[in-house]
Amino acid sequence: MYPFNQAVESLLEIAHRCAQKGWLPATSGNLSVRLNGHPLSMAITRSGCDKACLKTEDIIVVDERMQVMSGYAGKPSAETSVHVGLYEKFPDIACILHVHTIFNNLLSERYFSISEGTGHISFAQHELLKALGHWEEKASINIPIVPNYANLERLGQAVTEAAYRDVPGVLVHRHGIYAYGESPEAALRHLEAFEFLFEYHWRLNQAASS
Ligand SMILES: CSC[C@@H](O)[C@@H](O)C(=O)COP(=O)(O)O
Ligand SMILES: [Zn+2]
Repeated sequence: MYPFNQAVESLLEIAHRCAQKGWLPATSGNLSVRLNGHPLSMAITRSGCDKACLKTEDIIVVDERMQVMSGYAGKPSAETSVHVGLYEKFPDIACILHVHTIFNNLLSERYFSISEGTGHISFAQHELLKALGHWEEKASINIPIVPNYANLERLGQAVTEAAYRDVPGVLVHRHGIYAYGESPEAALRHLEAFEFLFEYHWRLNQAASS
């Protein structure tokens, strides 16, 4: 649970850091911080704004029905349903970060079966799994990949159903990743670890096949 001013400060800092890495191209991405648990409210980015130069006025507050709360104006992220679903499923998470990157898109393509409408990518025994909370000796994780439904209610349901609490991210086919954590710092750490693993995996496979 975070006060609005602190949520804004974290979101601006995270957006700046992600933008420097090229993870928020062409106004893509949406970011949120939970303000309250019961009833749910969150600070979330405005739909369509350029998150690469996110400003305080681009962050608005919505409730669990995705209604903008009084005192705030504008249209919340088109993908607010995904944020609502994840916050409701995992009461202890406080931040959700959605970005579109080249490597998360490449792997969402490589490990998704269009005919089956599902997929996952596995990582095992890699040091950076510790940044995702997996300190065990022979750690392994599966990151789920869901279809990129045009119906955003359905997308929200698909991401929420596929999400595990101990693997803090879900890929969306040819779209991007939703990463989450118990604080803004944890969500960013998870996002950076996922993106490191994706790039590493892609480059390793490229090197092996050349
Ligand atoms: C501009 S393409 C990306 C959008 O379609 C969407 O996937 C996205 O990430 C941003 O949507 P937004 O409504 O601004 O939160
Ligand atoms: Zn998106």
